[in-house]
Amino acid sequence: MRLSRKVENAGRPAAPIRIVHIGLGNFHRAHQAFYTEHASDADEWGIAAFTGRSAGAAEELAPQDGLFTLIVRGPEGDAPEVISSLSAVHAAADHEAYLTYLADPQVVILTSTVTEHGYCRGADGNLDQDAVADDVAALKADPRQRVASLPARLVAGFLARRETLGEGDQARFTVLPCDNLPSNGAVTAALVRELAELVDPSLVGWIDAHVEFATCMVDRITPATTDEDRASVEEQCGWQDISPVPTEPFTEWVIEGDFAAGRPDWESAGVEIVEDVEPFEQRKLWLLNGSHTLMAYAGSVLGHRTIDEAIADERVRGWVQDYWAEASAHLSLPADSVTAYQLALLERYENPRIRHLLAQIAHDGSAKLPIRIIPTARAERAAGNSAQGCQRAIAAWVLHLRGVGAPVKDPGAPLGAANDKPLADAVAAVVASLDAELGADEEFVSAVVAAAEELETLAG
Ligand SMILES: NC(=O)c1ccc[n+]([C@@H]2O[C@H](COP(=O)([O-])OP(=O)(O)OC[C@H]3O[C@@H](n4cnc5c(N)ncnc54)[C@H](O)[C@@H]3O)[C@@H](O)[C@H]2O)c1
Ligand SMILES: O=P(O)(O)OC[C@@H](O)[C@@H](O)[C@H](O)[C@H](O)CO
Repeated sequence: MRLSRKVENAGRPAAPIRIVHIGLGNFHRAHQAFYTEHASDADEWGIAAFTGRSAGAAEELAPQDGLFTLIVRGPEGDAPEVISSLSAVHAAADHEAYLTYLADPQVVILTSTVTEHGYCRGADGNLDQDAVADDVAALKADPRQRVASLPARLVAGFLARRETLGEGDQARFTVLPCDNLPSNGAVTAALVRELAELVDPSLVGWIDAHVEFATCMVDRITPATTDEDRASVEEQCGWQDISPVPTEPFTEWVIEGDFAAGRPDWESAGVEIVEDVEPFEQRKLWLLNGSHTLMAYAGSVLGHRTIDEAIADERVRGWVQDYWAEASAHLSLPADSVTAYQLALLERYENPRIRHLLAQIAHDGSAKLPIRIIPTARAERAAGNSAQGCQRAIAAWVLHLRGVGAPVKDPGAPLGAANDKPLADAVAAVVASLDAELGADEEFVSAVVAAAEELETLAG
């Protein structure tokens, strides 16, 4: 029997749609959909979730009425639960449905998980205008034409909302990006304003008056689904679910935002609403995501395939700890809380039942290193330190770009800089492409070359 709302004791009736989500991947379902499911007012807050690009996830979930099994996977065993908060699922191509939701005064929040690349931010931090050129042309020709990028989908939605709801409180709306990007709200706001300026400058003032861009730190390690996960749901729950989501027991969501148009009672599900999210964001991005990035490249050079395998290797664990010592020195949180966070991370990484593939984490390094590793490298150099932990992460990335370890899946990868030249020259070119100041720091570059040479001798 296939999981659906008709299966007895599996899920609640669909709640009215008041949230739209873009990027129907595993993380959204383990995190924002989970918190909305557990909010005290869950019956009032349904989500209409759209895929980021291809229709796959919507096609899998539609026959299940949006229901899926979240497999909360602790070291000792699984705790499966049905999540019912997706009231509707749509392919990205269902753009008319998206515009209809955005023009509905009951719909007041849009969340997104489209990866770091999905925001179309160029290396200079501004909108990558080449990446959105087709979308801009389409919106200028017809504001209801289908567009692909997240910033353009937001602008299209706001044009539709303004057209239907005009000015005033009924048009108020909150965007809450949930990707691993520092200051994700402010960054998205700037990109959307830039795109609106290109399409219809009069929309910028409307956005400023009606749309809030909240910022948040999100955390829950959520790997991709495997056939074993599907089989284990059938065995443990008795229903067929072709799209279950495995995740870890730990979960955290810290949000900075006013939500003038309303939001679910997420605090009742464990969400923290704070005045300033930045310290939480830096702690998570630098310690968790930074060490993930280090392990994805350096661990796979040694022949490891998953985080739990990598962290069990004393060499990798030592590299992670070197890197943590550097990153932690630049966090503003109390030292004992940072130490406790590191210990908790080690336990999470050691969970042998979360098979988090290094190859998955290795995707899109060109968008990740600049926000996960480079801030610490720069701060350490400014403090007169060597930044050895960061050097190792960068060195391992250069090897990855040269075909060692996990395969490259990264449209922004500086493959030209990294290849067809001796290792030392490749390191210099890649470091310069990451950060001009570090690229001009000869001592730093020589140390990265030495780290890359050492790692190369260890390649498994
Ligand atoms: N998986 C995790 O452990 C985790 C934890 C915290 C945060 N996140 C954030 O969530 C994001 C997605 O992770 P996931 O596990 O859901 O991955 P996933 O592969 O399951 O889903 C990725 C989603 O992003 C969409 N997407 C990818 N590139 C896009 C683009 N250029 N434009 C529009 N949509 C695009 C895809 O269509 C899909 O819906 C991560 O990149 C990260 O920023 C993930
Ligand atoms: O999801 P990405 O690709 O941004 O990064 C890979 C991992 O570092 C990330 O997914 C972590 O598991 C996650 O951020 C934990 O909350």
